[in-house]
Amino acid sequence: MLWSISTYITSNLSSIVLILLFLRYLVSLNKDKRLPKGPSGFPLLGYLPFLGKNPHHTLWKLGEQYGSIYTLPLGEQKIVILNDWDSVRNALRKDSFLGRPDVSMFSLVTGVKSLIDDNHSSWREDRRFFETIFKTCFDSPNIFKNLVNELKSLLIYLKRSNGTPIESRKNTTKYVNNFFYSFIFGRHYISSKSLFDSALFLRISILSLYPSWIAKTFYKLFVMFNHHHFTLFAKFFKNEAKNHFKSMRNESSIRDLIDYYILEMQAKKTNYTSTTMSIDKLRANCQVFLSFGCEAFISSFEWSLISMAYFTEYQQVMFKEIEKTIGLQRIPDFKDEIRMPFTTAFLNEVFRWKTVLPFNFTRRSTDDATILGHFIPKDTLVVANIWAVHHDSAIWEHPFRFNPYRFLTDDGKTMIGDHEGFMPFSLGKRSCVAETFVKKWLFIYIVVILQNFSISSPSGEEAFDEVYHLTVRPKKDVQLTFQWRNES
Ligand code: HEM
Repeated sequence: MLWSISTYITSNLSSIVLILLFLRYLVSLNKDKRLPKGPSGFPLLGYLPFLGKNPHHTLWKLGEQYGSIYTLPLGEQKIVILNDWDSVRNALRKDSFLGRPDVSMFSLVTGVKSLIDDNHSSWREDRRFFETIFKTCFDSPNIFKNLVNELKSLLIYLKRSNGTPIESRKNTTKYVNNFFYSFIFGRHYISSKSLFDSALFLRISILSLYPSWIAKTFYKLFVMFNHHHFTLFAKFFKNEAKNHFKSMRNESSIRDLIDYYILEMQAKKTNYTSTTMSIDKLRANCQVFLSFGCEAFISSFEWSLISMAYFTEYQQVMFKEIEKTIGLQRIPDFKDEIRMPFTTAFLNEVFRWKTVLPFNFTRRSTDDATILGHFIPKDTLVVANIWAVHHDSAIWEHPFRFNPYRFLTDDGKTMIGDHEGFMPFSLGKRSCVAETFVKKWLFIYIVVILQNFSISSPSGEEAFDEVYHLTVRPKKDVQLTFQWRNES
């Protein structure tokens, strides 16, 4: 009797589930019909098995067959791919493409939505706050002092290498990370082993997951198995925030990002302004900055060093420009950038040539919309192939050649402002929040290194081989030689 009741319930439940699944399938079929045409793939996996090691190249090639806007099934999702400048700028600047997917690996790891994946009004509050901080933080004497201190440690290390080749990523990452940690916590991580372990793990783990565009179930399992690492980071962060609350004095003595955040929260409380700011949200944002942000910066820094080592004629032009405009002693200010067009053009060309973020983070349409006449229903996922835009021969002459002069006027003396098709930090209101911060930081590091060293490399052309691993980075650890100028 009991058995037959349970069989009855189970079979009815299964029928209901099957009907629901079928209805969902019909709805999705109807929605899919209206999407731009594109390739098909395997059930459940979609086009994932064919993406290859460099998905940005694969998606670019698909464009030859399907046009600049097409739909690609990836795992459980269908994603509209934008493959050229016209479609990308048309879509990303529209408010209807400001959404993010509901599930993201970041919030599964952090437990709280951060700037990168938040879809609600709290995003606007966070965005406003962090954008201002990233634009102005180098004006804070303590933050600038930390930047200079970490840079000096890097110079000491490079000088000690005594002109023998060193492996670039392995040896420079620590100094970049150190500044980033001191930017957030006021001190670098070497003094805190627990933070070092968990945060580093977080970084590696996110990177090894992301490129395969794996479905959410996999992320959930991953978080479950590595829960202790995230708990450790959360505990460390809470403690740091508590200490900052206790030791903070006033606006003029701001030490780091946590101070900035606490001050803003307190000001809102004093003025009875409603806010979604919280220490948990700050932690989630810092986890994203320490993982994705740091990785993106390190890859850009590394490609800049490698490019200088290989294109020595350009390195020489940069050095001459630096010598003439600020000399070899003074630490540059970002304002110097205007007087150093070649150096700026060189760094822009690195951003274009080795587009470290070949895709933007997936956007979601928050309303029915159109892109160049293609209908895009509400809740469609959209990804821009930034790499394809940066290598489009309709915009860039010989796009696979490294040529900083493409960013300068014909006489080579002035930067071309807002070059068409140049978008390493993406476009629109959801573009990279840290763009100014990254540009200032990279400019100062590169100029100071060139003031002190000439750079070369014993590695061959394979130094430019790349691998996609959240960012596009060198495939192998490249050997670089730093020759101290005062010795020569
Ligand atoms: C060279 C280094 C970097 C590059 C090329 C870069 C590029 C990008 C790109 C292409 C996006 C996607 C925007 C979109 O979805 O359309 C993005 C978003 C973002 N970036 Fe960066 N980024 C870099 C460094 C950083 C750093 C150092 C941080 C943090 C300290 C950071 C924080 C963010 C955040 C929070 C977002 C999401 C913004 C939002 O959704 O409102 N980025 N970045």
